[in-house]
Amino acid sequence: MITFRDFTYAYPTSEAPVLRDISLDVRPGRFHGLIGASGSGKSTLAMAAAGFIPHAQGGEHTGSVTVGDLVVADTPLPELVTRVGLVQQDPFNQISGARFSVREEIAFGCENLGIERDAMRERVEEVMERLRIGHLADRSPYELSGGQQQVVAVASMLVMRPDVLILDEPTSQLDPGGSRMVVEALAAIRATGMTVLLVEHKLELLAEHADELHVVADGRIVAEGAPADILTDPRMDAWGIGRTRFTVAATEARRDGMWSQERALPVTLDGAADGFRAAIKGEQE
Ligand SMILES: Nc1ncnc2c1ncn2[C@@H]1O[C@H](COP(=O)(O)OP(=O)(O)OP(=O)(O)O)[C@@H](O)[C@H]1O
Repeated sequence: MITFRDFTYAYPTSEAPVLRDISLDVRPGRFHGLIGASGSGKSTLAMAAAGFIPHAQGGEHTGSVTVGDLVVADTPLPELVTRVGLVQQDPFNQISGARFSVREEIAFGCENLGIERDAMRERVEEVMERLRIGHLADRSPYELSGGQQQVVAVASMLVMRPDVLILDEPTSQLDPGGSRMVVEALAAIRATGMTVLLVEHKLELLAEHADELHVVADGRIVAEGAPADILTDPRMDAWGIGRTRFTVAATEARRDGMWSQERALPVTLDGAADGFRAAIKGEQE
């Protein structure tokens, strides 16, 4: 679906490339997570996948990024938005400023695509229902909470029916309540089988939802695989990423002889609960 091949990129003001030899496959129907230390290149990669790089940012690149049969560098942004939707960190900055209600705000992208009125209304209602924001339809986008605004930003992308939805740390500027709203929206999107690429520091969120993780370190993809394998990889600290609370707790328990060497370290609450249950049962026997 999205394919990077030997993609190297430098911003106009960069002294050295910030992405190097990236080869990556975002596959249909899969939920991909992108992790890495701050400044490793995740947002740059997300922008390259959505075409903001090179179209909006300029810079120098070698190698290629393709979305389906389109070569990103050769495809104008207005054509790419129907294939790849990008939701960024700051919900406020994503409001168009051109529309007075949430319903109109969500329709805005479709209007620009010239979609016929009835079809557009249908799409807007459908996406509001799927993300459970129908009750916000007549409110001003500016009156909403950060979490609500971010879900509206997601809806504004989904309404254009892209093949892939990319989200760059969509909860990083939200309070816990706002984050929960966005996470619920993500779960609803995942349930539809949509292809997703999520840039995220919250490892537990990825452990719960992602099919596959890609680790970025110093502009390169240094590891890829299932969340259970990547999030317990001994190199996680060296990559500057850290671990889930569940992995940390089980690692300490293992040091104290309470978590068996044979049992894999957990990355989810269920995995941790199972392991600790087994350990307690073992003690009682
Ligand atoms: N517009 C820009 N011009 C020049 N350099 C940039 C630009 N944006 C980012 N960079 C640099 O590119 C590198 C990668 O940045 P990027 O924002 O992609 O990292 P990141 O992994 O998303 O970080 P974070 O987790 O903090 O968001 C960093 O060294 C950053 O300073």
